[in-house]
Amino acid sequence: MTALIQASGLTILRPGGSETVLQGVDFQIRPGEIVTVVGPNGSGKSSLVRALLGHMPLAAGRVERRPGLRIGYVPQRVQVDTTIPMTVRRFLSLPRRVGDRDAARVLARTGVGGVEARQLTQLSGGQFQRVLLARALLHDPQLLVLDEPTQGLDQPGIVAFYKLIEEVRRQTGAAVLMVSHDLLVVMRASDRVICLNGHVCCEGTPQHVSSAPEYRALFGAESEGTLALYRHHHDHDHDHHHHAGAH
Ligand SMILES: Nc1ncnc2c1ncn2[C@@H]1O[C@H](COP(=O)(O)OP(=O)(O)OP(=O)(O)O)[C@@H](O)[C@H]1O
Repeated sequence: MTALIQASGLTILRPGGSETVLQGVDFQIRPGEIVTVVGPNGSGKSSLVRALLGHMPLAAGRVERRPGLRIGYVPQRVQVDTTIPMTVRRFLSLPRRVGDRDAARVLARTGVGGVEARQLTQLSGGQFQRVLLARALLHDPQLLVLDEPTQGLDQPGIVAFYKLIEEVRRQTGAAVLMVSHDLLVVMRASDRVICLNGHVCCEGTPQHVSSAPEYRALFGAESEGTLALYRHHHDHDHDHHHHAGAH
């Protein structure tokens, strides 16, 4: 199996109901790829990610993960109990203890070196996201899974975060699976985009998807702007190489 995760014919029902959340979804991610899942609210993006991780029962279809696959996961919502003091250093050792050197290494890699002694509650939104990413990198994952990692960040923070993701991929060779609403920036950082709306509407290179009629039908006027901006950036930015997807 060359893919890290391969899924076919995934069908997922709403928990406790009979409505389908996802219907007949095929998916795969290969080593070193950056794949982004976009789609409107409620289109099943988080459900797909949770099914790929094995956290969600399937009504039909199957998911195969490469045996022994190491995954670093940043979930959509991370609850931090603000009533319990918790330093960054302690947080990195949950649930598994890590050494000081490893903790320092991942914090430096995600651009927040030296914050070990800080309380989680004293970090800015951007710093907290970087600490979450650092924690996901601790055990040398072959695949990083990030569910809306830039929620709550401002535009410069979002751009900086995606630059960091590309850098992490370059340094570690890890594949990255992201869920996002930040269509423009995410597209620039992705090798392949999957547009979801209960099923796969379209997929392929960012440029292919942003000009696909299915994508435009879903995102309407916003997609026009996205495409124009994407082309603009693409024309003037030749240090990003978008590999052609399999489709
Ligand atoms: N625990 C749950 N109980 C009931 N319905 C759920 C549950 N989790 C998800 N759903 C439903 O499943 C559908 C897909 O949800 P999902 O979170 O996968 O979508 P999403 O694309 O990630 O949405 P968003 O962009 O808003 O995060 C939605 O209609 C949602 O209401």
